[in-house]
Amino acid sequence: MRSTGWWKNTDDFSSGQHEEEDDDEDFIGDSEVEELFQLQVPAGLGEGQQRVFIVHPDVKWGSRKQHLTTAELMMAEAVGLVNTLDNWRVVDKIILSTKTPEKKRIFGKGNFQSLTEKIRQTAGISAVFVNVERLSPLSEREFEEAWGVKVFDRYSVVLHIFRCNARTKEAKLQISLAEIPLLRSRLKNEMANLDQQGGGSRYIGGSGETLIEVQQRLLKEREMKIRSALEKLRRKRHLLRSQRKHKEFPIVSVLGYTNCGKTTLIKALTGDSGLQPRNQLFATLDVTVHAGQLPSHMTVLYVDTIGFLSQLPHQLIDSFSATLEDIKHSDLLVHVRDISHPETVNQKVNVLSVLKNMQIPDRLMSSMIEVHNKIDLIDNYQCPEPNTLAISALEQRGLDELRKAVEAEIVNSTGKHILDLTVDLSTPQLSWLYKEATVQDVQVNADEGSAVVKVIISAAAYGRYNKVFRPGAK
Ligand SMILES: Nc1nc2c(ncn2[C@@H]2O[C@H](COP(=O)(O)OP(=O)(O)OP(=O)(O)O)[C@@H](O)[C@H]2O)c(=O)[nH]1
Ligand SMILES: [Mg+2]
Repeated sequence: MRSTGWWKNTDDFSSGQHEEEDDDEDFIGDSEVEELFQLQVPAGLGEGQQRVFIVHPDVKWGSRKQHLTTAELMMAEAVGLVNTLDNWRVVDKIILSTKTPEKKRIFGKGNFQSLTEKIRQTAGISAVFVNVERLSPLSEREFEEAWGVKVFDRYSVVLHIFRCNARTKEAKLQISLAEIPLLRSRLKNEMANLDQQGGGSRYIGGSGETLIEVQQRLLKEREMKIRSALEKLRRKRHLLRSQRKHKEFPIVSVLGYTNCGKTTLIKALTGDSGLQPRNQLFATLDVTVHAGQLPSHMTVLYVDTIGFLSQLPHQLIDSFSATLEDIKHSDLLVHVRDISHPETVNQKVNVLSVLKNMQIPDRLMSSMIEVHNKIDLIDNYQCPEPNTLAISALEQRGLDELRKAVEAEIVNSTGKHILDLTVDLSTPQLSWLYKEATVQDVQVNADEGSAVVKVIISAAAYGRYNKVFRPGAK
Protein backbone atom coordinates (compact mmCIF):
# COMPACT_ATOMS: atom_id res chain seq x y z
CA MET A 1 0.00 0.00 0.00
CA ARG A 2 1.34 3.42 -0.88
CA SER A 3 1.44 5.79 2.01
CA THR A 4 0.36 9.32 1.22
CA GLY A 5 1.74 10.71 4.48
CA TRP A 6 3.49 13.95 4.28
CA TRP A 7 6.81 12.62 5.49
CA LYS A 8 6.70 10.00 2.77
CA ASN A 9 5.76 12.36 -0.02
CA THR A 10 8.41 14.75 1.13
CA ASP A 11 10.94 12.01 0.66
CA ASP A 12 9.84 11.67 -2.91
CA PHE A 13 11.21 15.12 -3.56
CA SER A 14 14.27 15.11 -1.41
CA SER A 15 16.98 12.68 -0.53
CA GLY A 16 15.17 9.56 -1.59
CA GLN A 17 15.59 8.27 1.93
CA HIS A 18 12.88 5.75 2.66
CA GLU A 19 10.40 5.93 5.49
CA GLU A 20 10.71 2.32 6.40
CA GLU A 21 14.25 1.87 7.53
CA ASP A 22 15.05 -1.16 9.63
CA ASP A 23 17.50 0.40 12.03
CA ASP A 24 15.31 3.35 12.82
CA GLU A 25 14.24 3.34 16.45
CA ASP A 26 11.40 5.74 15.67
CA PHE A 27 10.01 3.36 13.09
CA ILE A 28 6.35 2.44 13.63
CA GLY A 29 5.20 -0.61 11.70
CA ASP A 30 1.94 -0.84 9.81
CA SER A 31 0.78 -3.71 12.02
CA GLU A 32 1.41 -1.71 15.18
CA VAL A 33 -0.70 1.16 13.83
CA GLU A 34 -3.42 -1.20 12.63
CA GLU A 35 -3.59 -2.79 16.07
CA LEU A 36 -4.11 0.58 17.72
CA PHE A 37 -6.53 1.70 15.03
CA GLN A 38 -8.55 -1.44 15.30
CA LEU A 39 -11.06 -0.41 17.83
CA GLN A 40 -14.41 -1.60 18.89
CA VAL A 41 -16.29 0.66 16.48
CA PRO A 42 -19.49 1.59 18.29
CA ALA A 43 -22.14 -0.93 17.31
CA GLY A 44 -24.12 0.26 14.33
CA LEU A 45 -21.47 2.67 13.09
CA GLY A 46 -19.47 0.03 11.28
CA GLU A 47 -20.45 -1.99 8.25
CA GLY A 48 -23.71 -2.00 6.43
CA GLN A 49 -26.46 0.29 5.35
CA GLN A 50 -27.65 2.94 7.80
CA ARG A 51 -31.04 4.61 7.45
CA VAL A 52 -30.89 7.72 9.55
CA PHE A 53 -33.43 10.02 11.12
CA ILE A 54 -31.85 13.39 11.96
CA VAL A 55 -33.01 15.51 14.87
CA HIS A 56 -31.60 19.00 15.24
CA PRO A 57 -32.34 20.36 18.71
CA ASP A 58 -32.44 24.09 18.20
CA VAL A 59 -31.83 26.60 20.95
CA LYS A 60 -33.76 29.78 20.25
CA TRP A 61 -31.81 32.99 19.98
CA GLY A 62 -32.04 36.35 18.20
CA SER A 63 -34.94 37.24 15.92
CA ARG A 64 -37.16 34.50 14.60
CA LYS A 65 -35.92 34.92 11.03
CA GLN A 66 -32.29 34.74 12.05
CA HIS A 67 -33.04 31.79 14.24
CA LEU A 68 -34.71 29.81 11.47
CA THR A 69 -31.88 30.31 9.01
CA THR A 70 -29.32 29.15 11.51
CA ALA A 71 -31.24 26.00 12.43
CA GLU A 72 -31.76 25.17 8.78
CA LEU A 73 -28.09 25.63 8.00
CA MET A 74 -27.14 23.42 10.91
CA MET A 75 -29.55 20.82 9.62
CA ALA A 76 -28.12 21.12 6.10
CA GLU A 77 -24.66 20.53 7.53
CA ALA A 78 -25.92 17.45 9.41
CA VAL A 79 -27.44 16.09 6.18
CA GLY A 80 -24.10 16.79 4.45
CA LEU A 81 -22.29 14.78 7.09
CA VAL A 82 -24.60 11.78 6.69
CA ASN A 83 -24.39 11.93 2.89
CA THR A 84 -20.63 11.84 3.14
CA LEU A 85 -20.87 8.17 4.05
CA ASP A 86 -21.51 5.89 1.11
CA ASN A 87 -23.96 3.55 2.73
CA TRP A 88 -25.83 6.02 4.90
CA ARG A 89 -29.17 7.55 3.86
CA VAL A 90 -31.29 10.26 5.44
CA VAL A 91 -34.83 8.92 5.86
CA ASP A 92 -36.37 11.93 7.57
CA LYS A 93 -35.34 14.97 9.55
CA ILE A 94 -36.79 17.36 12.05
CA ILE A 95 -35.79 20.59 13.76
CA LEU A 96 -37.12 20.77 17.31
CA SER A 97 -36.87 23.79 19.54
CA THR A 98 -35.34 22.95 22.84
CA LYS A 99 -34.63 24.23 26.29
CA THR A 100 -31.49 26.14 27.15
CA PRO A 101 -28.38 24.01 26.79
CA GLU A 102 -27.56 24.20 30.50
CA LYS A 103 -30.61 22.11 31.29
CA LYS A 104 -29.92 18.45 31.91
CA ARG A 105 -32.52 17.21 29.46
CA ILE A 106 -32.21 18.19 25.82
CA PHE A 107 -35.92 18.02 25.00
CA GLY A 108 -38.94 19.09 27.04
CA LYS A 109 -41.29 16.31 28.08
CA GLY A 110 -43.98 17.00 25.47
CA ASN A 111 -41.48 17.42 22.65
CA PHE A 112 -39.74 14.22 23.59
CA GLN A 113 -42.99 12.27 23.55
CA SER A 114 -44.06 13.49 20.11
CA LEU A 115 -40.54 12.94 18.78
CA THR A 116 -40.56 9.38 20.11
CA GLU A 117 -43.91 8.75 18.41
CA LYS A 118 -42.67 10.15 15.14
CA ILE A 119 -39.52 8.05 15.20
CA ARG A 120 -41.39 4.90 16.10
CA GLN A 121 -43.87 5.51 13.30
CA THR A 122 -41.27 6.11 10.61
CA ALA A 123 -40.60 2.81 8.93
CA GLY A 124 -37.13 1.41 8.33
CA ILE A 125 -35.05 3.70 10.56
CA SER A 126 -31.88 2.08 11.83
CA ALA A 127 -30.39 5.05 13.66
CA VAL A 128 -31.12 8.52 14.98
CA PHE A 129 -28.54 11.27 14.62
CA VAL A 130 -29.07 13.92 17.29
CA ASN A 131 -27.21 16.94 15.97
CA VAL A 132 -25.52 18.08 19.18
CA GLU A 133 -21.80 18.09 19.76
CA ARG A 134 -21.84 15.41 22.43
CA LEU A 135 -24.65 13.47 24.11
CA SER A 136 -24.17 12.52 27.73
CA PRO A 137 -24.04 8.75 28.27
CA LEU A 138 -27.25 9.14 30.25
CA SER A 139 -29.17 10.83 27.38
CA GLU A 140 -27.76 8.37 24.89
CA ARG A 141 -29.04 5.44 26.90
CA GLU A 142 -32.39 7.06 27.56
CA PHE A 143 -32.89 7.81 23.83
CA GLU A 144 -31.84 4.36 22.71
CA GLU A 145 -34.27 2.76 25.13
CA ALA A 146 -37.13 5.02 24.07
CA TRP A 147 -36.51 4.80 20.32
CA GLY A 148 -35.25 1.22 20.02
CA VAL A 149 -32.42 2.14 17.58
CA LYS A 150 -28.80 3.31 17.78
CA VAL A 151 -28.31 6.98 18.62
CA PHE A 152 -25.35 9.00 17.35
CA ASP A 153 -24.17 12.51 18.13
CA ARG A 154 -22.01 14.79 16.01
CA TYR A 155 -18.88 13.57 17.67
CA SER A 156 -19.48 9.92 16.82
CA VAL A 157 -20.56 10.70 13.24
CA VAL A 158 -17.60 12.97 12.46
CA LEU A 159 -15.26 10.48 14.07
CA HIS A 160 -16.70 7.73 11.91
CA ILE A 161 -16.20 9.80 8.75
CA PHE A 162 -12.63 10.44 9.81
CA ARG A 163 -12.12 6.72 10.37
CA CYS A 164 -13.43 5.88 6.91
CA ASN A 165 -11.15 8.44 5.25
CA ALA A 166 -7.94 7.95 7.21
CA ARG A 167 -5.10 6.54 5.15
CA THR A 168 -1.79 7.35 6.81
CA LYS A 169 -0.36 6.10 10.05
CA GLU A 170 -0.64 9.49 11.68
CA ALA A 171 -4.27 10.04 10.71
CA LYS A 172 -5.16 6.61 12.01
CA LEU A 173 -3.43 7.19 15.30
CA GLN A 174 -4.99 10.63 15.72
CA ILE A 175 -8.40 9.08 15.23
CA SER A 176 -7.70 6.28 17.68
CA LEU A 177 -6.77 8.94 20.21
CA ALA A 178 -9.88 10.99 19.54
CA GLU A 179 -11.90 7.83 20.05
CA ILE A 180 -10.74 7.31 23.64
CA PRO A 181 -13.30 9.69 25.24
CA LEU A 182 -16.05 7.91 23.32
CA LEU A 183 -14.89 4.56 24.64
CA ARG A 184 -14.62 5.98 28.13
CA SER A 185 -18.21 7.15 28.18
CA ARG A 186 -19.39 3.87 26.67
CA LEU A 187 -17.58 2.10 29.45
CA LYS A 188 -19.37 4.27 32.00
CA ASN A 189 -22.64 3.35 30.36
CA GLU A 190 -21.93 -0.34 30.39
CA MET A 191 -20.83 -0.21 33.99
CA ALA A 192 -23.98 1.65 35.02
CA ASN A 193 -25.91 -1.19 33.40
CA LEU A 194 -23.82 -3.84 35.10
CA ASP A 195 -24.13 -2.12 38.43
CA GLN A 196 -27.88 -2.34 38.19
CA GLN A 197 -27.29 -6.07 38.07
CA GLY A 198 -24.66 -5.81 40.82
CA GLY A 199 -21.70 -6.80 38.61
CA GLY A 200 -19.49 -3.77 37.88
CA SER A 201 -17.93 -3.26 41.27
CA ARG A 202 -17.16 -6.91 41.97
CA TYR A 203 -13.48 -7.78 42.36
CA ILE A 204 -12.09 -10.13 39.77
CA GLY A 205 -9.54 -12.85 40.37
CA GLY A 206 -7.08 -12.10 43.11
CA SER A 207 -5.99 -8.84 41.51
CA GLY A 208 -7.79 -6.56 43.89
CA GLU A 209 -9.23 -4.70 40.91
CA THR A 210 -12.88 -4.41 40.03
CA LEU A 211 -14.01 -5.02 36.48
CA ILE A 212 -14.43 -1.32 35.84
CA GLU A 213 -10.93 -0.60 37.19
CA VAL A 214 -9.43 -3.19 34.85
CA GLN A 215 -11.24 -1.73 31.86
CA GLN A 216 -10.23 1.80 32.78
CA ARG A 217 -6.63 0.73 33.19
CA LEU A 218 -6.62 -0.96 29.77
CA LEU A 219 -8.01 2.17 28.19
CA LYS A 220 -5.39 4.31 29.89
CA GLU A 221 -2.64 1.96 28.67
CA ARG A 222 -4.01 2.13 25.17
CA GLU A 223 -4.03 5.93 25.29
CA MET A 224 -0.39 5.97 26.41
CA LYS A 225 0.57 3.62 23.58
CA ILE A 226 -1.11 5.79 20.96
CA ARG A 227 0.46 8.95 22.36
CA SER A 228 3.91 7.42 22.31
CA ALA A 229 3.46 6.14 18.73
CA LEU A 230 2.35 9.62 17.66
CA GLU A 231 5.31 11.16 19.41
CA LYS A 232 7.65 8.84 17.47
CA LEU A 233 6.05 9.85 14.19
CA ARG A 234 6.37 13.50 15.11
CA ARG A 235 10.06 13.11 15.89
CA LYS A 236 10.54 11.45 12.53
CA ARG A 237 8.72 14.20 10.72
CA HIS A 238 10.76 16.80 12.51
CA LEU A 239 13.90 15.15 11.21
CA LEU A 240 12.57 15.09 7.67
CA ARG A 241 11.51 18.70 7.96
CA SER A 242 15.02 19.78 8.82
CA GLN A 243 16.36 17.72 5.93
CA ARG A 244 13.91 19.34 3.59
CA LYS A 245 14.79 22.84 4.79
CA HIS A 246 18.25 22.00 3.69
CA LYS A 247 17.04 21.43 0.16
CA GLU A 248 15.43 24.86 0.19
CA PHE A 249 12.19 23.97 -1.51
CA PRO A 250 9.75 26.65 -0.37
CA ILE A 251 6.57 25.29 1.25
CA VAL A 252 3.15 26.69 0.35
CA SER A 253 0.34 25.42 2.59
CA VAL A 254 -3.12 25.47 1.04
CA LEU A 255 -5.90 25.66 3.59
CA GLY A 256 -9.57 26.53 3.88
CA TYR A 257 -13.02 25.30 4.77
CA THR A 258 -13.87 21.74 3.87
CA ASN A 259 -15.02 21.25 0.26
CA CYS A 260 -13.76 24.71 -0.85
CA GLY A 261 -11.54 23.17 -3.55
CA LYS A 262 -8.06 22.86 -2.00
CA THR A 263 -7.27 19.49 -3.51
CA THR A 264 -8.67 20.52 -6.92
CA LEU A 265 -6.50 23.63 -6.86
CA ILE A 266 -3.31 21.76 -5.98
CA LYS A 267 -4.05 19.23 -8.67
CA ALA A 268 -4.46 22.06 -11.20
CA LEU A 269 -1.27 23.78 -10.05
CA THR A 270 0.89 20.67 -10.03
CA GLY A 271 -0.73 18.31 -12.52
CA ASP A 272 -0.46 15.61 -9.86
CA SER A 273 -2.90 13.01 -11.11
CA GLY A 274 -2.74 11.06 -7.86
CA LEU A 275 -4.88 13.72 -6.19
CA GLN A 276 -8.57 12.97 -5.89
CA PRO A 277 -10.90 15.87 -5.21
CA ARG A 278 -14.32 14.68 -4.10
CA ASN A 279 -17.58 16.39 -3.48
CA GLN A 280 -17.80 15.52 0.18
CA LEU A 281 -16.81 16.86 3.54
CA PHE A 282 -13.39 15.82 4.78
CA ALA A 283 -12.27 14.17 1.55
CA THR A 284 -8.71 15.02 2.54
CA LEU A 285 -7.71 13.79 5.96
CA ASP A 286 -4.00 13.49 5.53
CA VAL A 287 -1.57 16.27 5.02
CA THR A 288 0.17 15.56 1.71
CA VAL A 289 2.82 17.40 -0.26
CA HIS A 290 3.00 17.95 -4.03
CA ALA A 291 5.67 19.64 -6.11
CA GLY A 292 4.77 22.41 -8.54
CA GLN A 293 6.61 24.95 -10.65
CA LEU A 294 6.32 28.72 -10.49
CA PRO A 295 6.65 30.97 -13.57
CA SER A 296 10.40 31.31 -12.91
CA HIS A 297 10.70 27.49 -12.87
CA MET A 298 11.31 27.59 -9.15
CA THR A 299 10.00 24.40 -7.53
CA VAL A 300 7.67 24.80 -4.57
CA LEU A 301 5.96 22.17 -2.44
CA TYR A 302 2.20 22.62 -2.06
CA VAL A 303 0.80 21.14 1.13
CA ASP A 304 -2.79 19.87 0.94
CA THR A 305 -4.44 20.09 4.35
CA ILE A 306 -7.50 18.81 6.15
CA GLY A 307 -10.51 21.12 5.75
CA PHE A 308 -11.92 23.31 8.49
CA LEU A 309 -15.47 22.87 9.76
CA SER A 310 -17.34 25.10 12.20
CA GLN A 311 -18.89 23.22 15.11
CA LEU A 312 -16.29 20.50 14.81
CA PRO A 313 -16.46 18.65 18.12
CA HIS A 314 -13.65 20.22 20.05
CA GLN A 315 -12.10 16.98 21.24
CA LEU A 316 -11.50 16.33 17.56
CA ILE A 317 -10.08 19.81 17.01
CA ASP A 318 -7.43 19.03 19.61
CA SER A 319 -6.43 15.89 17.76
CA PHE A 320 -6.49 17.44 14.34
CA SER A 321 -4.84 20.73 15.07
CA ALA A 322 -1.77 18.54 15.54
CA THR A 323 -2.14 17.54 11.88
CA LEU A 324 -2.19 21.23 10.98
CA GLU A 325 0.75 22.12 13.23
CA ASP A 326 3.09 21.83 10.27
CA ILE A 327 1.61 24.74 8.41
CA LYS A 328 3.46 26.94 10.90
CA HIS A 329 6.65 25.92 9.15
CA SER A 330 5.49 26.99 5.71
CA ASP A 331 6.91 29.87 3.75
CA LEU A 332 3.47 30.95 2.59
CA LEU A 333 -0.21 30.24 3.29
CA VAL A 334 -2.90 30.22 0.60
CA HIS A 335 -6.45 30.50 1.96
CA VAL A 336 -8.96 29.07 -0.51
CA ARG A 337 -12.61 30.15 -0.23
CA ASP A 338 -15.64 28.67 -1.97
CA ILE A 339 -17.08 31.99 -3.01
CA SER A 340 -20.27 30.36 -4.31
CA HIS A 341 -21.18 28.99 -0.87
CA PRO A 342 -23.99 30.86 0.93
CA GLU A 343 -21.98 30.77 4.14
CA THR A 344 -18.67 31.84 2.58
CA VAL A 345 -18.24 34.83 4.91
CA ASN A 346 -18.84 32.78 8.06
CA GLN A 347 -16.51 30.11 6.74
CA LYS A 348 -13.76 32.70 6.37
CA VAL A 349 -14.34 33.93 9.92
CA ASN A 350 -14.12 30.35 11.16
CA VAL A 351 -10.88 29.63 9.32
CA LEU A 352 -9.24 32.84 10.54
CA SER A 353 -10.27 32.21 14.14
CA VAL A 354 -8.89 28.66 14.11
CA LEU A 355 -5.62 29.98 12.66
CA LYS A 356 -5.52 32.62 15.36
CA ASN A 357 -5.97 29.99 18.08
CA MET A 358 -3.18 27.95 16.54
CA GLN A 359 -0.85 30.91 16.95
CA ILE A 360 0.32 31.02 13.39
CA PRO A 361 3.30 33.39 13.13
CA ASP A 362 2.40 36.99 12.19
CA ARG A 363 4.59 36.94 9.09
CA LEU A 364 2.50 34.06 7.68
CA MET A 365 -0.81 35.68 8.58
CA SER A 366 0.10 38.98 6.94
CA SER A 367 1.48 37.46 3.72
CA MET A 368 -1.41 34.96 3.35
CA ILE A 369 -2.96 34.97 -0.13
CA GLU A 370 -6.76 34.82 -0.18
CA VAL A 371 -8.17 33.02 -3.19
CA HIS A 372 -11.81 33.19 -4.23
CA ASN A 373 -12.54 29.84 -5.87
CA LYS A 374 -15.47 28.48 -7.93
CA ILE A 375 -16.06 31.76 -9.80
CA ASP A 376 -17.39 29.66 -12.68
CA LEU A 377 -20.56 29.30 -10.60
CA ILE A 378 -21.12 33.07 -10.43
CA ASP A 379 -21.74 35.36 -13.41
CA ASN A 380 -19.04 37.97 -13.89
CA TYR A 381 -17.52 37.59 -10.46
CA GLN A 382 -15.47 40.59 -9.31
CA CYS A 383 -13.41 40.30 -6.13
CA PRO A 384 -14.94 42.81 -3.74
CA GLU A 385 -11.82 42.91 -1.59
CA PRO A 386 -8.39 44.14 -2.66
CA ASN A 387 -5.45 41.72 -2.43
CA THR A 388 -7.58 38.72 -3.30
CA LEU A 389 -7.51 36.60 -6.44
CA ALA A 390 -10.51 35.19 -8.30
CA ILE A 391 -10.04 31.70 -9.74
CA SER A 392 -11.78 28.57 -10.88
CA ALA A 393 -9.64 25.60 -9.95
CA LEU A 394 -11.99 23.34 -11.86
CA GLU A 395 -11.80 25.31 -15.12
CA GLN A 396 -8.18 26.32 -14.49
CA ARG A 397 -8.94 30.04 -14.65
CA GLY A 398 -6.79 32.63 -12.89
CA LEU A 399 -4.02 30.15 -12.14
CA ASP A 400 -1.24 32.09 -13.85
CA GLU A 401 -2.02 35.16 -11.75
CA LEU A 402 -2.04 32.97 -8.66
CA ARG A 403 1.33 31.43 -9.53
CA LYS A 404 2.77 34.92 -10.01
CA ALA A 405 1.39 36.08 -6.68
CA VAL A 406 2.79 32.98 -4.97
CA GLU A 407 6.17 33.60 -6.53
CA ALA A 408 6.27 37.25 -5.46
CA GLU A 409 5.44 36.32 -1.86
CA ILE A 410 7.91 33.43 -1.82
CA VAL A 411 10.70 35.62 -3.11
CA ASN A 412 9.78 38.07 -0.38
CA SER A 413 9.43 35.62 2.48
CA THR A 414 12.42 33.44 1.80
CA GLY A 415 14.78 36.39 1.48
CA LYS A 416 15.63 35.47 -2.11
CA HIS A 417 16.66 38.08 -4.63
CA ILE A 418 15.91 38.35 -8.32
CA LEU A 419 19.11 39.54 -10.02
CA ASP A 420 20.51 40.03 -13.52
CA LEU A 421 24.06 38.65 -13.42
CA THR A 422 26.52 38.94 -16.27
CA VAL A 423 28.47 35.70 -16.55
CA ASP A 424 31.55 34.75 -18.49
CA LEU A 425 30.64 31.72 -20.59
CA SER A 426 34.16 30.38 -20.54
CA THR A 427 33.86 29.76 -16.78
CA PRO A 428 31.51 27.38 -14.89
CA GLN A 429 29.50 30.38 -13.61
CA LEU A 430 26.36 29.50 -15.55
CA SER A 431 26.32 25.83 -14.55
CA TRP A 432 26.98 26.89 -10.95
CA LEU A 433 23.92 29.14 -11.08
CA TYR A 434 21.80 26.37 -12.57
CA LYS A 435 22.76 24.18 -9.65
CA GLU A 436 22.57 26.62 -6.76
CA ALA A 437 19.88 29.08 -7.82
CA THR A 438 16.78 29.30 -10.03
CA VAL A 439 17.67 30.48 -13.52
CA GLN A 440 14.77 32.36 -15.11
CA ASP A 441 16.25 33.63 -18.33
CA VAL A 442 19.56 33.62 -20.23
CA GLN A 443 20.42 36.26 -22.88
CA VAL A 444 23.61 35.21 -24.64
CA ASN A 445 25.97 37.79 -26.09
CA ALA A 446 27.93 35.56 -28.50
CA ASP A 447 30.37 38.29 -29.53
CA GLU A 448 31.54 38.88 -26.01
CA GLY A 449 31.29 35.24 -24.89
CA SER A 450 29.06 36.33 -22.03
CA ALA A 451 25.43 36.12 -21.01
CA VAL A 452 23.03 38.06 -18.83
CA VAL A 453 21.32 35.62 -16.52
CA LYS A 454 18.17 36.41 -14.58
CA VAL A 455 18.22 34.36 -11.38
CA ILE A 456 16.33 33.93 -8.14
CA ILE A 457 19.01 33.40 -5.56
CA SER A 458 19.17 33.23 -1.78
CA ALA A 459 21.37 35.71 0.05
CA ALA A 460 23.58 32.82 1.20
CA ALA A 461 24.02 31.42 -2.32
CA TYR A 462 24.76 34.89 -3.70
CA GLY A 463 27.43 35.31 -1.06
CA ARG A 464 29.04 32.01 -2.14
CA TYR A 465 28.77 32.99 -5.81
CA ASN A 466 30.64 36.23 -5.17
CA LYS A 467 33.27 34.47 -3.12
CA VAL A 468 33.96 31.90 -5.83
CA PHE A 469 33.64 33.99 -8.99
CA ARG A 470 33.98 37.58 -7.98
CA PRO A 471 36.35 37.80 -5.05
CA GLY A 472 36.69 41.41 -4.12
CA ALA A 473 33.18 42.29 -5.40
CA LYS A 474 30.82 43.86 -2.85
N1 LIG B 1 -17.72 24.54 -9.92
C1 LIG B 1 -16.55 24.36 -9.30
N2 LIG B 1 -16.37 23.30 -8.50
C2 LIG B 1 -15.16 23.15 -7.90
C3 LIG B 1 -14.10 24.07 -8.11
N3 LIG B 1 -13.04 23.66 -7.38
C4 LIG B 1 -13.43 22.52 -6.73
N4 LIG B 1 -14.71 22.21 -7.05
C5 LIG B 1 -15.49 21.06 -6.61
O1 LIG B 1 -15.67 21.14 -5.20
C6 LIG B 1 -15.67 19.83 -4.63
C7 LIG B 1 -14.64 19.74 -3.54
O2 LIG B 1 -13.34 19.85 -4.09
P1 LIG B 1 -12.05 19.38 -3.30
O3 LIG B 1 -10.89 19.88 -4.09
O4 LIG B 1 -12.11 17.95 -2.94
O5 LIG B 1 -12.22 20.26 -1.97
P2 LIG B 1 -11.28 20.25 -0.66
O6 LIG B 1 -11.22 21.67 -0.19
O7 LIG B 1 -10.00 19.58 -0.94
O8 LIG B 1 -12.20 19.42 0.33
P3 LIG B 1 -11.77 18.58 1.67
O9 LIG B 1 -10.54 17.81 1.37
O10 LIG B 1 -12.96 17.75 1.91
O11 LIG B 1 -11.56 19.62 2.76
C8 LIG B 1 -15.39 18.86 -5.78
O12 LIG B 1 -16.62 18.35 -6.24
C9 LIG B 1 -14.75 19.74 -6.85
O13 LIG B 1 -14.96 19.31 -8.16
C10 LIG B 1 -14.32 25.18 -8.99
O14 LIG B 1 -13.47 26.02 -9.26
N5 LIG B 1 -15.56 25.26 -9.56
MG1 LIG C 1 -9.16 17.93 -0.12
